[in-house]
Amino acid sequence: MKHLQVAVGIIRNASKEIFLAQRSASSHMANMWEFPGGKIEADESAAEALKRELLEETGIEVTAAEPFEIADHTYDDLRVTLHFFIVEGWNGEPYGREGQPMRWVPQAQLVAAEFPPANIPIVSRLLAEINR
Ligand SMILES: Nc1nc2c([nH]c(=O)n2[C@@H]2O[C@H](COP(=O)(O)OP(=O)(O)OP(=O)(O)O)[C@@H](O)[C@H]2O)c(=O)[nH]1
Ligand SMILES: [Mg+2]
Repeated sequence: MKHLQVAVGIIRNASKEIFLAQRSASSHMANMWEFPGGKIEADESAAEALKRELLEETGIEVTAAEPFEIADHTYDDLRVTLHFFIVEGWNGEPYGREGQPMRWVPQAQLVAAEFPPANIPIVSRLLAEINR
């Protein structure tokens, strides 16, 4: 089975809102909401891939990112290892640079069912941490 290593950015502003983007209708996990990110290339670290993908997909230059969790998930025909980072420093203002719909959501109001199944434990952790 194909196995992808993926770098993912949980972009969080000072108001504890998180930037979400909608996956395209033609992609894996079509139309679901996601944290921006993408595949780690062979010559990259997870942090390097995060910087490249967030620039490509949201237009920001990441200046501060902390590893949050590494999550493994197997879909029907695809295995993914997701390297999640909390991103709290950047230059620019994130937007859907590839034309994808986007929105800011208060961390306490994230809805796990809007995300690909691999994200459910991460969304649960984000909800638990903000409600502590
Ligand atoms: N970016 C991102 N990908 C996720 C998340 N959760 C999750 O299961 N994935 C899966 O991770 C895989 C790779 O992510 P991606 O499609 O963003 O990769 P990419 O930007 O390099 O795609 P590309 O091939 O269109 O350039 C996809 O199968 C996607 O469904 C998430 O929160 N964010
Ligand atoms: Mg992507």
